[in-house]
Order: sequence, then C-alpha cells, then structure tokens
Amino acid sequence: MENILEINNITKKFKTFELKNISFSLTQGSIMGLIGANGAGKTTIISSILNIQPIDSGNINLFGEKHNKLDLREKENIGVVYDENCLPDELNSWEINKVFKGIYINWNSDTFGSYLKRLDIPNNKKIKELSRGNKIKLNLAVAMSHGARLLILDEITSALDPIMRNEVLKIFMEFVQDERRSILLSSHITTDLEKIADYITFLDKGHIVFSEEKDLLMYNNIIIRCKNIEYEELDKNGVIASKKSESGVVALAKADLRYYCEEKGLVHEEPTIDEIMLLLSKEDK
Ligand SMILES: Nc1ncnc2c1ncn2[C@@H]1O[C@H](COP(=O)(O)OP(=O)(O)OP(=O)(O)O)[C@@H](O)[C@H]1O
Repeated sequence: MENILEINNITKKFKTFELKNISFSLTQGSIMGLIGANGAGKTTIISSILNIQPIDSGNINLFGEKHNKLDLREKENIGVVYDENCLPDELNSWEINKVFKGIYINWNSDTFGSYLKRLDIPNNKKIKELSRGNKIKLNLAVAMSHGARLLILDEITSALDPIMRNEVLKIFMEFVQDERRSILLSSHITTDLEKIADYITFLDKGHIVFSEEKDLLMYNNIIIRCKNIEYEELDKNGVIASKKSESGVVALAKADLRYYCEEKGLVHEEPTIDEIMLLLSKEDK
C-alpha cells in the first residue's frame, strides 16, 4: 500500500529539547495515533511535517513529494486542525463557507453544510461567540470540506463532549474508508485511539519508542500483575518493562508468557495503550 506520509530520520534541535532520528510512515486509508506525554514532541513533529518548523536533517515526503516542495494546489490535500481556533473570529459559519469557496479549488459547500449539521454547529453565531468545542468542530468541518487526503489533527478531541467525540470518531473512520485518505491524530485520550487507530506511534522525550500496528501491539503483548516474589521467577527475557510497588509488580511482557501465567495462575490481560505508555516511558525494568 502506498504511503501518504513518510518521515525519514528527521532531527530538530531547540535549546532544551531535541527530536532525535524520527522515522515513521502512514499508509493510505489508515489512521495513526501519535501519543506521548506533554512535551514529548508531537506538535514539533506536526509543525515539521507542515514545514512550519524547518527540520535540521532527514526528510519528509507527502503524497510522494518532498514536504517543502508542495505547491498551493498540493497543499489543499492537507487539512489541519489544532486545539485552538484558527478561523477569523468575526465570521459566522455561512460567511466562512463564502470565503473558502473563493480560496480552495476543491471546496465543497454541500460537504461543509452536512458537517455543520452533523456536528451540530450553530451557523448564525460569529466564531468568537461559539463555545471552545464548537470552534474546534467548525475548524474540523473546514478541514474536511476542501478535498484533503491527509488530515492532521493536533489534540482536538479533548475539547469535545463524549457524545460528540463518539460522532467525530465515526466521521474519522468514514473519512478513511475510501482507502485514499489518511489521518494523523495526536491525542492524550488513548481510549479513542484504541477504538479507531490502525497504527500507534509513541514518542518519549523526543524519540520514538515504537511505531506499530495497533492490533499487533495489543496481540503481541500482555500485562501481568503479580507479587514481587512471583515476578522474581518470571523469565525476564519475556519482560519488556515493569513497575514495582509495595503491592506488587505490573509488567508489560511478550504474549508468549501467557502460557506460563496460566500455568502459575498469574493475572494477565490485554494491555491498554495507557498502560503501555506508562510502563515504557519509565525505565524501570
Ligand atoms: N519554537 C520553540 N522553541 C524552543 N523550544 C520549543 C519550541 N517549540 C517547542 N519547543 C519545545 O519542544 C518540546 C516539545 O514540545 P511539543 O509542543 O512538540 O510537545 P507535545 O508532545 O506536543 O506536548 P503537549 O502534549 O503538551 O502538546 C517542549 O519542551 C517545548 O518547550
């Protein structure tokens, strides 16, 4: 399958932070969740992809072309939403429609109108009068109405109530269904990613811990909860990371250890993305 986005070995250095040798790719028709603690570098990667932040080394390809060589028309293939409003405050949504009809070659007023309805966005209010969640939804409706093939969404779902979040997740899954479009989505709400992501890329302090197919991540690993003494007897070759406390040990382990756990009666279960993040961002093995 063709890659819509390829990031090859990029680095970017700030005074107190560095993106180190970041590589991952996003195939057509898929959703990738970009996860990591505050300050891990997610927004810096997004700014690098969009060429807002020049990278120090490495290269980025979008739709098979260098990311800094895209012309205006090709840039229309990208829809971007941040966790803040980027639209003019004084306009209402119908005025937004008029303005973007004149800017984007592939602007589709019907698509925009249907997203306004579906996302329950009031269309008679100026943007500055909308709630934070409605502002984000309006930015999202714009991003999905100009024929973009790649949506880049930086932490937008936390502003939405659970019912609307669910609707938005459905919209994302529909968006990629034609197998030509993809979504890169940074989010701290990992349960959303468990529902919709095909791939998870985990960043920790500027480097990639893993970039993997979500189903494989869940299938190939288990979480074991056991007493300290039981942990001592575990084959450590199968343990990827662990966290000890007075009440026992939580370990992320290769799924092969499932049989050992069953034999010994140890509690083991499918990991959550949160648990994987917690265990892998602490070097506590
Ligand atoms: N223009 C800049 N100049 C200097 N440092 C920067 C700049 N932009 C980002 N940083 C630093 O880079 C690091 C990564 O920031 P970034 O915003 O990419 O993290 P993040 O993973 O998106 O975090 P969050 O989840 O809080 O949004 C931070 O330490 C931040 O202070």
